[in-house]
Amino acid sequence: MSVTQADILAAMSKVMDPELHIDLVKAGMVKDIHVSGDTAKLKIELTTPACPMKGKIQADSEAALKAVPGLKSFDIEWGARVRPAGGGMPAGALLPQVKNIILVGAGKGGVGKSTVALNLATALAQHGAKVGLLDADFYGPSVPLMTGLGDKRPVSPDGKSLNPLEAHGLKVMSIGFLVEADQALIWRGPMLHGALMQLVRDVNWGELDYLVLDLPPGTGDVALTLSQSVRAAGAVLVTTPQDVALADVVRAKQMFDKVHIPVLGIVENMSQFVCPNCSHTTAIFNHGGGRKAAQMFGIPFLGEIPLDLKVRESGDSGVPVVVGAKDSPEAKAFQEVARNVAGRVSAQSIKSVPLPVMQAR
Ligand SMILES: Nc1ncnc2c1ncn2[C@@H]1O[C@H](COP(=O)(O)OP(=O)(O)OP(=O)(O)O)[C@@H](O)[C@H]1O
Repeated sequence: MSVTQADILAAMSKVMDPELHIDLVKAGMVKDIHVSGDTAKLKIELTTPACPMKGKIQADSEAALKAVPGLKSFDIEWGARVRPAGGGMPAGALLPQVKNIILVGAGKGGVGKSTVALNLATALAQHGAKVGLLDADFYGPSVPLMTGLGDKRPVSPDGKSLNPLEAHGLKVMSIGFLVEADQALIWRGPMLHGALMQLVRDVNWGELDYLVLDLPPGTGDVALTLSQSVRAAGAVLVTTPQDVALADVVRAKQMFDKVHIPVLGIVENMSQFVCPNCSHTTAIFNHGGGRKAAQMFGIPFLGEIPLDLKVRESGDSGVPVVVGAKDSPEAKAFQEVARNVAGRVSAQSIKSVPLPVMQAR
């Protein structure tokens, strides 16, 4: 009995993407099926190179193909193509080459929003995605220090636009490259709007799979401006575990709801302290509040980042912990958050984009 392309498609249509809750054929992920006698070749194109479910999808695909009667061997080529979230269009007319904008916000300052934004962006780039990081934290831009770009200044090739700087595989732009630290503090309303739009619009980002945007804490001004000008894939909310910080998360969630930006999930930062000498765990700021808040809102919990000296030191030294100590538990926690965020962004894109489904010939 010879195997047909339809047999392969039928087998693959039984494999579910556990994150997207849709089978691989309907998700348009199965490509280029070639059958020759009792062997088959095909391509599976994941929706992000940082796919959190890659291992499971691989195992399930192989099991499904092994069950095809008459198929003796197969070869799967694995690839990834990030899709734009929201209506099948990239991040709006303003940024036609940017597929997904991910906002990183927090209800209050100092919870580690910039640290999460930088490590999230870097971890996505480590997976092979094209990533930009835009530091729009007008009231305390920390990305210049945290990326090691410090006093460097972006150049303009034409007197109108700016080239982003580059660090750790990221394209980077920060309000901190452009104005003195205390200058932006007084901006409100139209001035803030103008500066933000310049940062978004007048930077030569080129093609990006993800633009991670570090928002100022608490304020609705920037989120409002953004929601009116670009279409974000969603927002990641960063919190520390204790109740005071969580009350701010509730406010932040309400703010994003108001401006119709979907919240992708919650990250709990400074989660627990694990003593490097005796491995004893201390919940300095309590533990588990982020997960509780996620449950309360019915949104995903994206992961928890331990409180650790390495994270602080890496921020000060300009080398993110996912680069400088990539096998540490803290780096692994950030990598998990990045995979979960990429998974949620893919889920947004699958929700809104008509899928190119392969048909058997
Ligand atoms: N998990 C962690 N363990 C140890 N230190 C951390 C951790 N996360 C962040 N920090 C440190 O806490 C400080 C504040 O972090 P960060 O600047 O990322 O916070 P933020 O929420 O962006 O602050 P701001 O409100 O000023 O923008 C930094 O010194 C950073 O290195």
